[in-house]
Amino acid sequence: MKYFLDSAILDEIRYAYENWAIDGVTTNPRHVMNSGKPLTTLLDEFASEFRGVNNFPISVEINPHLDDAKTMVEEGRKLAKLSDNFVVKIPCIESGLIAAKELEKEGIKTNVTLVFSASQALQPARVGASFVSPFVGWKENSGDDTTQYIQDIADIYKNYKFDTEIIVAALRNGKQIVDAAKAGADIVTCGFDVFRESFHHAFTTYGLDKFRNAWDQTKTEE
Ligand SMILES: O=C(CO)[C@@H](O)[C@H](O)[C@H](O)[C@H](O)COP(=O)(O)O
Repeated sequence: MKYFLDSAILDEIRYAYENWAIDGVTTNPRHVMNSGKPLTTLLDEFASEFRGVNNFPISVEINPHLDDAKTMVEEGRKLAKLSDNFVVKIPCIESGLIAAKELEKEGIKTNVTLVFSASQALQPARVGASFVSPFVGWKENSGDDTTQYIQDIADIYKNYKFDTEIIVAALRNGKQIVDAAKAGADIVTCGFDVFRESFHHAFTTYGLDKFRNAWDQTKTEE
């Protein structure tokens, strides 16, 4: 399973790329706002940082106010021209799905986001979107099922041999990463702290402490 960093903070992305071997990045308008930089500046920075790096998709969301397919396609084409790494992120609404179909036909990769059900996940795959992003955290907050629906999407994609890769999004902890892996997700996208915490366990720290003590008290040759 691939790991994408869900962030628009270049220092975090650089760190995670160099040290954690992340496979890509997803951004959204909230991440862009939190970066404190204008979108155009960020796009220039991302494009130059990852120029020449192959197979490193960076999803960039189109203006969320757009709701007609033609304008979405125009904006998607502009984004795609800026970098070979950019993937056009489009909301899972009817016009977004029409735009995704057109962009993919032109060879521009899309990521259909804000997906909350298996029925919603079918159409992005049918129209050939490169990625689909079903959310977990928000659904779980409202008490909805999350593991079964990711499993269902993975099963349906297998049944029909869809090539669309499943990016499980809005994950809050290591358990949700494991659930996504068990369900057969292709990718999880997580914030910096969620990944970092998922690498740790209190018993590892406890055990390391014990082993360090033992190491220090072991007899050395006279
Ligand atoms: O859709 C994708 C990935 O394609 C994500 O960037 C997605 O927008 C984010 O994971 C969520 O918006 C994050 O939500 P939250 O954890 O900040 O509540």
